[in-house]
Amino acid sequence: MSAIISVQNLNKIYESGFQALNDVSLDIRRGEIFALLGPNGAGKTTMISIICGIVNPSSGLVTADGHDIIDDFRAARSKIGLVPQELCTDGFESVISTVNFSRGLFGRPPNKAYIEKILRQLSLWEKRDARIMTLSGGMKRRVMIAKALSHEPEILFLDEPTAGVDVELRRDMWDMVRDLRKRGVTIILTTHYIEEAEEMADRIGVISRGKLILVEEKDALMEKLGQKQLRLQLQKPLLELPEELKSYPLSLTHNGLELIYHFDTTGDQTGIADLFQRLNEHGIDYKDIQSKQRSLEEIFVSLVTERATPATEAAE
Ligand SMILES: Nc1ncnc2c1ncn2[C@@H]1O[C@H](COP(=O)(O)OP(=O)(O)OP(=O)(O)O)[C@@H](O)[C@H]1O
Repeated sequence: MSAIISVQNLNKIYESGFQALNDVSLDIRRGEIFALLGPNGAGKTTMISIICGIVNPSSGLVTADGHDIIDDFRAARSKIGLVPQELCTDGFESVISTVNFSRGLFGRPPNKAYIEKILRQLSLWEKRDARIMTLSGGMKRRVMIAKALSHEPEILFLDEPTAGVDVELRRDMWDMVRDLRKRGVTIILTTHYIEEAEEMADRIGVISRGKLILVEEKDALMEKLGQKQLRLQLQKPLLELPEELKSYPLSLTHNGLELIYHFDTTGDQTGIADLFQRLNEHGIDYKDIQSKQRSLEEIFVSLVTERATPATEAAE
């Protein structure tokens, strides 16, 4: 699949001397949903802001649909819709006039039918004449999306699209994002809700301290890093693991009532049969067994914490 956004060796050093992006290279494929994950301050917004022409890069090359974001700024920017983290609209304006105005900013001629379509899709049509200040937080967020889509962009950036919204609206937004993707829009989202990435993304990128540390298909990532856990509820509490079992990937919960065995489904053998045999030999009885896949959240936390080891810090 061809790249709709190409980022090559991107660096950003702010005036303060702080390096927010460190040699980031990334291709976003046409038509995909790409989730950019990273802890606070990792550089996600900086990267989006550079691609959208809001922040200047210190070095590197970025193109959007083949247009250089600096030399060919207008053409590049016209391909992109941005829903920023903060709600920024004029509260006194009506929904429809603010969305029409956004379209005009991109030099697009008015298109009543298109604007009606997006307002309907976002359940804003009934509210089209309402002043934005009178809308709920969730509705205001929808207005931000309508503004970002007003000029018919092929690429949509969603910076923390569901921060602070309720569960119902979050589900609605997920449906809407999938729907946009079906119609060929490429979507790049940043999120702190790993569940959101797990639910929606085709690919995941993880950024930590300005470096892109991983880019993977979500399913492959889940498969590769998604170790499974086997949890055994014991009949009687166990004070300590028997010596022979200490070398096994086993842990015991505080109350001694649960044994957790970590295993890798991609390996030739899981070792479960052997484990059961050993438990039997040691007279450790269990009354229930559950198996659980490691979630993307757990994978993400371990990736980012591995990066934050003292050795890494010392190197920076
Ligand atoms: N204008 C600026 N001048 C100096 N430093 C900045 C500026 N803007 C951002 N930074 C710093 O760059 C780093 C990356 O910030 P950025 O907003 O890109 O992170 P983020 O990954 O989007 O974080 P969050 O998840 O909190 O939104 C942070 O340490 C931030 O303090």
